[in-house]
Order: sequence, then structure tokens, then C-alpha cells
Amino acid sequence: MSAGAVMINGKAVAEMMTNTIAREVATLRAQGITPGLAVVLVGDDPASTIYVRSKVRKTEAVGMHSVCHRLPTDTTQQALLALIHALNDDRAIHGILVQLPLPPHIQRDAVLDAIDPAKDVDGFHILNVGKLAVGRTDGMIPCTPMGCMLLLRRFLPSLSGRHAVVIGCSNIVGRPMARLLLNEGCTVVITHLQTRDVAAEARQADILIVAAGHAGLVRGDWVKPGAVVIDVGINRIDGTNGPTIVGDVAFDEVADHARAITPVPGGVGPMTIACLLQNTLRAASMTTSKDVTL
Ligand SMILES: Nc1nc2c(c(=O)[nH]1)N[C@@H](CN(C=O)c1ccc(C(=O)N[C@@H](CCC(=O)O)C(=O)O)cc1)CN2
Repeated sequence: MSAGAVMINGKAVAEMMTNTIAREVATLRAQGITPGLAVVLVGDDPASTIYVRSKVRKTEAVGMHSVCHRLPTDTTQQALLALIHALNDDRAIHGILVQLPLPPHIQRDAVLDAIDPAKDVDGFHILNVGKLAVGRTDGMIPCTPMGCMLLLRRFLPSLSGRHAVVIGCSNIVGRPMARLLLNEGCTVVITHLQTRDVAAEARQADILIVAAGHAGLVRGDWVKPGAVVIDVGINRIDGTNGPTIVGDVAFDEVADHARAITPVPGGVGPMTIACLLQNTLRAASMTTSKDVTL
């Protein structure tokens, strides 16, 4: 890593956030409200199973009420929708999360749009997507892009006027990430599979967000000296010492050019779950204020 490059330690930031959240949960509980999160997993995808277990463990660790519904792969869309409607009506549940990806026979958008937008702690409901798209701040923000923004803000006090390039245009990361950066005053370019020269676009970036799902895609010569690089990729590969997790960025090469970089693991990933807890706390707090106004 070059002498000036800083490693942005998402794991440490996520731990600090989680400690703060635990204190705020204790305050809410003292007022008689225990924030509740329901996680729904359909099927037995190994990575999803690990993420869901981690979400449940961390939800409980901060003192929230945690419910996990593990459904078989052949669960019908109708049965899944019935569960969501029941969770929407459950006053002990403030946040609902359906782990993605869903099996192919289930229409993802129909399921996500069935979640009460006020309980949509993933920020994937079309109403929350729309709020973010028009720059409104009263919607739920998807957890991974929110985690990236929190890491960026710690490192760059103002994002206004920066040139940001987002590699990847998924609904979970790339698109909401681009909108958050735009809302903070960045000039934003999104690249995708049809982009003619992704490397040339990346070289313009003051802020480079990489969420392509392609191990080691971004090489050292793709990065402008002094850029801040956020690696969202999580790729499982077989290394010489067994299976290992790497990002979308060739870390050692890029660290020679960048001013700051997130590692994988230990960068954006832990922030995703911390932001999920933050959104659940926010959802529970909003219910409270609604109750007070009524
Ligand atoms: N409903 C959702 N589904 C999915 C989301 C999401 O935000 N909502 N994001 C991803 C998976 N994901 C959370 O669900 C997630 C991915 C990675 C991590 C993480 O902490 N990664 C670690 C490495 C973990 C490992 O060893 O595998 C790291 O980067 O340090 C947390 C959450 C897709 N689905």
C-alpha cells in the first residue's frame, strides 16, 4: 500500500455504530418499546443462510426483538405474501426483511412491494426507491449504499462537487448508491455491462464505488492517484490456502494509487448489517412518534 493510503476499517465503524444503537434500544425499551425485526429466508442458499444468521445474532445482541422465518425453497409466492401481510399487521414487528435472492419462481418485486413501506428496513419497496430517486430524505435507505455513504462521510467531510463513478447498476447497490451520491452534490457516472470503456470512466473518479460482482475487476491503473475506493464486492474463490473471500478490487495494486480504500472482508459488509439495525431502530422510533401524535 502506498505511504498515504488509508485503509477504511468498516468493521470498526460498524462496531461503534452497533454500540450506539444498543444504547438507543435500551432507552426505547425503558419507554416500553422493544424494536422488532423479522427476517424471512426462502430456501437454503449457503451465503444467505450465513447472512441471516448474522443478522439474527446482531439484532439480539443490541437488545431488539428478533424473529426469523426460514421457509422451504418450494414455498409459493402466495404463502410468502400471506406471511408478509401477517408481519405488516404485527405490532411487535417494526422492520421486515426478505433475504435476497429469492427462488426463481417467486416474483421479487411483488414480494418487496407487499411490505409495509414504514417497515421496509431494506429500502427496496418502490415507494422508498421513489423517495430516494427524487431526493426526499423521509424514506428508508438501502443498507449497503447507506453503509458506503457513512464510510465516505467519515473520510471526506464534503462530497459536494466530487466526481463519483459507480461500477454496477443493481437495485440493491449501484442504483441507490448513485442516487445517494447525487443527493450529496456529486457528479455521478454509473457504468454497467454495456459501458464501452469502464476503465476510462473509473480513471476520472475522485470516488470510485465498485459493485460489479467480479473478483479483482478493478486494477491499479484504473484508479486516479488520490481517489477514494469503496469495494462492495464479495466473491468466494478457491485460493492456495482453501476458499477465501475477495472483493471486486485488486487490493494491493489499487492501494498503491488510492488515497483510501475499503478491504474485503472487513469493509462495507459489516456496515450493511449495522445499517439494517439503524433502519430498524428508526422504524421503531417512527412508530413511537406516530403513536404519540395520535
Ligand atoms: N434483503 C437483502 N438481501 C441481500 C442484501 C441486503 O442488504 N438485503 N445484501 C446482500 C447480502 N448481505 C446482507 O444481506 C450481506 C453481505 C455481506 C456481509 C458481510 O458482512 N460480509 C463480510 C464477509 C462475510 C463472509 O465471510 O461471507 C465482509 O465483507 O466483511 C453482510 C451482509 C445480498 N442480499
